[in-house]
Amino acid sequence: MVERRFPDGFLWGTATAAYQIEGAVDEDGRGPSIWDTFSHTPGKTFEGHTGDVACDHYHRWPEDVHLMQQLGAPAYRFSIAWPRILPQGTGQVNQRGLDFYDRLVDALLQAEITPFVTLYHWDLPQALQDRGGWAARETAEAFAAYADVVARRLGDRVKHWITHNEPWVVAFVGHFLGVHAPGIQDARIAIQVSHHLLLSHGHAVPAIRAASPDAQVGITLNLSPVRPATEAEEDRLAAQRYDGFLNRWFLDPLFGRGYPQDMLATYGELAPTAQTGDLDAIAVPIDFLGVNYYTPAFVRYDASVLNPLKAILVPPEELQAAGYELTEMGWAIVPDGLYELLIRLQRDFAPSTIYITENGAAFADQLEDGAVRDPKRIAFLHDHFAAAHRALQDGVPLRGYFVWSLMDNFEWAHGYSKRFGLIYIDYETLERIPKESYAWYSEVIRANGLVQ
Ligand SMILES: OC[C@H]1NNC[C@@H](O)[C@@H]1O
Ligand SMILES: [Ca+2]
Repeated sequence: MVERRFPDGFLWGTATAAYQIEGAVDEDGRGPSIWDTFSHTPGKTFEGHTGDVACDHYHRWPEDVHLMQQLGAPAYRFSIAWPRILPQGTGQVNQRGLDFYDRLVDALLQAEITPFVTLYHWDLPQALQDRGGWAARETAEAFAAYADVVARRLGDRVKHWITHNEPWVVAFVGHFLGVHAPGIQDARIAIQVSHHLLLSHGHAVPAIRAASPDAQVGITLNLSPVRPATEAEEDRLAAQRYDGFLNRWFLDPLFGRGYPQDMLATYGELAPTAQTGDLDAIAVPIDFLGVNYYTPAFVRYDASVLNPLKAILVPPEELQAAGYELTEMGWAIVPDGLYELLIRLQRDFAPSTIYITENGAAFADQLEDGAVRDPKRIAFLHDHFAAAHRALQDGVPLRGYFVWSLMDNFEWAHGYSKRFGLIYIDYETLERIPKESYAWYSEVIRANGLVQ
């Protein structure tokens, strides 16, 4: 019998993103994205992997929808490739790009699957990067125009819209660490990019609402509870700064409080250039907050002058030595971190609705005798679902949970070497092989809860 039942109508789902699964990068008028450029740049991705073919979802999407239907998940989160819609980023609309998503949406609705559409999941048209990319304010306007085009075509059937996926990753991994496209390493640019991403969100929301009646519009942030490595004052203060860097820098302006003062002070002359009205635009009310949770941030003080934050993450090997189990990404498995995060969000920001728009794990999945046994993923999901259930019982307005990911896919700089899927992809044949966790998740959805 079901011990931990979720509310009726709870939206169980799976999540993917265009560049990670579609392939067909030069088909039907698609223009190049910054991830085409980046992945084809020697040394940037694991063994030079690219998204040229990926899971070939662009051609195999009917089979993938069928697999979703068999799973029984009532929702599916996917992203739209801006370069398929506007190959030059602005101007000429590519109808064949819109047609692809139009057919996909119709198939999902036919399968009684609710589509959640992410408008930006990192594949900026290269033509816009050539004109400054997210470091240029004009790109924020281009994003709103792109959102308008898509919402006009799909807004009668798509009623759940996510403007951005993980703006922190786009800004800081793409423009400060340089490990993601466009591969820039500049703190000032990264901080300015974060402002333009938020601004583009603020301008896109009204455009979506105008074109998609009674739509629910939100944004997805990668958020983590931040834990000091020790109770030492310097570590606790470092953790506070890191919380500002990762979480509050985005949450505060989105929830109408402007940028956090402590972070503006920490950034000093690296602080972003904003114009009058920007913060009001960014604070446009949203219908839900999308939360991507994977692991907490364990932080210690760092004195190096190169680091304005003076805070660093505790490395994975130390976490492992401290007894944490890690995923293949080197991320500590801490289900309680999800509960802690949701309770904090409810306490400090009180979003009207929260969706977990991503949670999942990469493990060293092996195909043996045509099957993939992934007990670690089942345990991971079970424990995180249980944490979400506890948060629900404590009043968190959680309305859905999307497992990352439906299928193994292109894990950015790691290429295809990290497998997050409920479905195994044989990249030689592109065959889809449901893992044991797929059947287990199907049971959870059917029972709408955890049976033990
Ligand atoms: O690293 C796993 C996932 N994290 N959030 C963004 C997705 O694109 C990643 O694959
Ligand atoms: Ca082309």
